[in-house]
Amino acid sequence: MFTLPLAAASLGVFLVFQVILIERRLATIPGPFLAKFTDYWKVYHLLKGDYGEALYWWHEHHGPMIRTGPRHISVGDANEVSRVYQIKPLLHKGNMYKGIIGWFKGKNVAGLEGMFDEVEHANVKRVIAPAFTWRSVLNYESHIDHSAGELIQNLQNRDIVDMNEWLSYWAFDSMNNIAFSSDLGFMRQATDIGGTLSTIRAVTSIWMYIFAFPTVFMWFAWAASFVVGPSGKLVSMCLNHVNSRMDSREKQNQVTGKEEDLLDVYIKARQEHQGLISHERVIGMTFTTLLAGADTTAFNLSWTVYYLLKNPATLHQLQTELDNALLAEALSYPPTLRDLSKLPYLDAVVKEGLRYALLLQLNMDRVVPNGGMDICGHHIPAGTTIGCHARVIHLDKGVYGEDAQDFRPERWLEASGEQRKLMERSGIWFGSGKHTCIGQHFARAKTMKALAMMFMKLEISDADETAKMVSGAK
Ligand code: HEM
Repeated sequence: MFTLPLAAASLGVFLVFQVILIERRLATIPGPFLAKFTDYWKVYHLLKGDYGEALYWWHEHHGPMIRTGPRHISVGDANEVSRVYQIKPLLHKGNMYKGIIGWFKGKNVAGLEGMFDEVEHANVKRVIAPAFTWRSVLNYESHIDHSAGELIQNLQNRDIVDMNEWLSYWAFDSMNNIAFSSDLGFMRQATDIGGTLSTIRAVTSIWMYIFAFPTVFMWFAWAASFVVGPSGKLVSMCLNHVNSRMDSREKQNQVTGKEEDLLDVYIKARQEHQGLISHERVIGMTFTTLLAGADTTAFNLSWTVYYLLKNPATLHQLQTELDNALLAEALSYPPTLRDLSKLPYLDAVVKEGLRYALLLQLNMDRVVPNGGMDICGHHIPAGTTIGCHARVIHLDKGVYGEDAQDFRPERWLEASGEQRKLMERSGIWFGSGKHTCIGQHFARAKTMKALAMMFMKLEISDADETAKMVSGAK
């Protein structure tokens, strides 16, 4: 007779058999010895702050597949990026994303990046995506001009500036303008309003802890959301804007025909899809748009300016392109996005900045679906977490050339059409696949505009040539 102990024993044997099978499949993949049994190697390097460098070393010496934990594989072949982030069948987001879910009284109210339900994510993204196309970005050009103009004016009035700080002021004001048609006044007041940036930096400094122990942080944040309400200048500004705008739209019982800013887009989406987008979700999406859109753009532009200053020939080439375009009346001041899009060297500088800045310090993890999949000649069993790391992919010599370790925008101009497509397709600066950055056209537009206006109007040089930024490719 089939008894309970027998059933339990059979299940036990089955599970042990599965573990042995998976272990045998993953055992052929090289990696640190500890990674066979525990995630400690990864956690150790994440907390030490050199995970990207350590992983790059392993890939350089041991090939495109590295085992970083018992069920974690890092994929280092740029040609495989589109498969790791493929949509059919979809590879779901890995555990690491649990740490960035936004909670409100125990409810997940995160924006797209913190949504775990892939169907809900797809539906919400489909509804709001039209507001993020390049064509839509052109409608926000006056907002973008306004903030970039304010940045240039402020830089013009100062001899020595902390560029990182000013680019953060600019990025937050600019993102606020796009989201709410108004800003907090970082640049007007030349200060970190309400300690917003220092709070964000404090969170960023524990980022690696969050990603090292995502499940612990998720439960902690979930529990805290019952006792701690939304706080901080940025959050309260967000709440005020959303609540008062929603009230007035509801009183008018209408949505504007033409959206004025991203908040209008989100409110319209809620009114048209009540079951899909809750009031709290509108707040969550607005807040995370500010977070996802401001700091990333500031980080990327800071690195691009830094590399330009460290490579005077490249800077000279960019300045010559801008000067010649002005002389030929192909540019005005402020330059339009349409005119800037016709400048090949500027385009190459922006792309090289994205490739080289290495914003993401972790693998973007995905889980292998039922049936498993073949990657780089290995069969990876279902349930294994795989992911690509920006440092490994963006410095891949096979795709970006033998000098992939150097900041050299010319690579984008010299590449053949096919090669250029491969370089673009392999890059994960904006992610890849279903979760690709929705704000990438805003990021490109803002970066192009600020970069061009800076070097059209200002003579910028290094105040301290010995000073070095840390992280990044070099
Ligand atoms: C240079 C600037 C930027 C960089 C380098 C960047 C990078 C990224 C990356 C790598 C991802 C994918 C993350 C993953 O799959 O784990 C992402 C997602 C996202 N980004 Fe950006 N981003 C930038 C600017 C922006 C801007 C300006 C906005 C908003 C206007 C924005 C909003 C988002 C959102 C909402 C997601 C989640 C998308 C999804 O899950 O479907 N980002 N970004």
